[in-house]
Amino acid sequence: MLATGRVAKQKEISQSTRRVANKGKATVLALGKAFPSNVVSQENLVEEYLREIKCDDPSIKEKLQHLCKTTTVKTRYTVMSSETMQKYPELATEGSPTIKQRLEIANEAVVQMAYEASLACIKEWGRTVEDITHLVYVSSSEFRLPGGDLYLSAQLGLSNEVQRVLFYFLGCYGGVSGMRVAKDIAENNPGSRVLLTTSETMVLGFRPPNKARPYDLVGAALFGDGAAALIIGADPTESESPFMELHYALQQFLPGTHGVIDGRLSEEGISFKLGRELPQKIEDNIEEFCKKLVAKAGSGSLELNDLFWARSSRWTGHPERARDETGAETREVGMQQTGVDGLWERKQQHHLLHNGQSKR
Ligand SMILES: CC(C)(COP(=O)(O)OP(=O)(O)OC[C@H]1O[C@@H](n2cnc3c(N)ncnc32)[C@H](O)[C@@H]1OP(=O)(O)O)[C@@H](O)C(=O)NCCC(=O)NCCSC(=O)/C=C/c1ccc(O)cc1
Repeated sequence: MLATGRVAKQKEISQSTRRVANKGKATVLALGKAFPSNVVSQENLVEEYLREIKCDDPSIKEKLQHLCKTTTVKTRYTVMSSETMQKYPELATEGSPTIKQRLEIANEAVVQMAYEASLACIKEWGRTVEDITHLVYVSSSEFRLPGGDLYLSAQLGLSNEVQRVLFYFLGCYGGVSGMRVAKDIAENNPGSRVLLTTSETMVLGFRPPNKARPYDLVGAALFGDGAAALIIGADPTESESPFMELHYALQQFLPGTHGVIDGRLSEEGISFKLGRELPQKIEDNIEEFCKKLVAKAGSGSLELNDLFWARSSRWTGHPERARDETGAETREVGMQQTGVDGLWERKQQHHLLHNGQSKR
């Protein structure tokens, strides 16, 4: 629905008021996504998860039910299914050394989702795989050498000279780091077209709930599996339809907070500790950070409510300014309509701000 709507709008716009992309600036040229086939409705999740994991503690059930309701997530897609549990019953046993089994499941599933998301993205882009010059591959759910970047390149039939970057184990900041690096590649290599793919499954972190680890329930209530892909490039050709410009990327760490999210790899898989104080730390710092970002973007007309982590130049409904090669403002480009995609982005932004995890 989303892709179809966007493509239709792109065609409509390119026939009338095609926006002039800023010269040399990275733009998003296409998007794709993919999910595993197992769909879990949030309403049934508690019963199914606790049954599979053989937990009948009423206080855990009650807390998980509460968390599942308040996350506002409706459905989730998971690689893990009842068939997986039948094949690998040891995954439900606390402390059992199962990293080998988990990687056996995850490595294959992660590349499969990355492949499907990339194919959807390339189809929307409309050019051929030979035109992809760089690949940025992001996952915290797969570990092997060679990495998923090579498996994906071979499966997609990319050139064997494609320039690859592999990001393993960045956790939740993997996707945005991938975008930042893809932007730099696109802007520093004229004519390049970067495929960015991120793919995750929670198979490595799946484990029975334990009262000593209440944060596990937050993960069980929030996290799902899936993949996303983008094509990023500067100076779009006539056949390409850019719909976002990656204007500026900023990163900042908060001193003394490195224990707030704690991820560890062990014989049992990955364990994530999500600090109770995490939402408050984000709330205390996000406004100042966003103000810095807006100031760096250098446009006095931008307000915080116009953006969060990305700004859609096509769908915001705000006048855009075009720039000539020296960066000087030249003229106002016609105002674009606010469409379904813009609203969807705004909803995503709202959800990211409030829950730290995007909603599907
Ligand atoms: C929507 C939540 C989950 C629930 O909100 P609520 O309904 O207002 O409920 P409470 O916050 O009051 O919490 C309900 C209960 O859960 C408990 N709880 C609540 N968070 C906690 C807690 N982190 N510890 C331990 N008890 C808690 C809380 O203490 C309370 O317990 P109790 O007083 O006994 O009823 C809200 O707490 C919330 O948004 N929390 C922050 C979410 C969060 O940490 N997001 C994850 C960021 S990290 C990330 O996204 C990683 C991505 C990733 C990417 C790739 C990978 O491969 C792997 C990972």
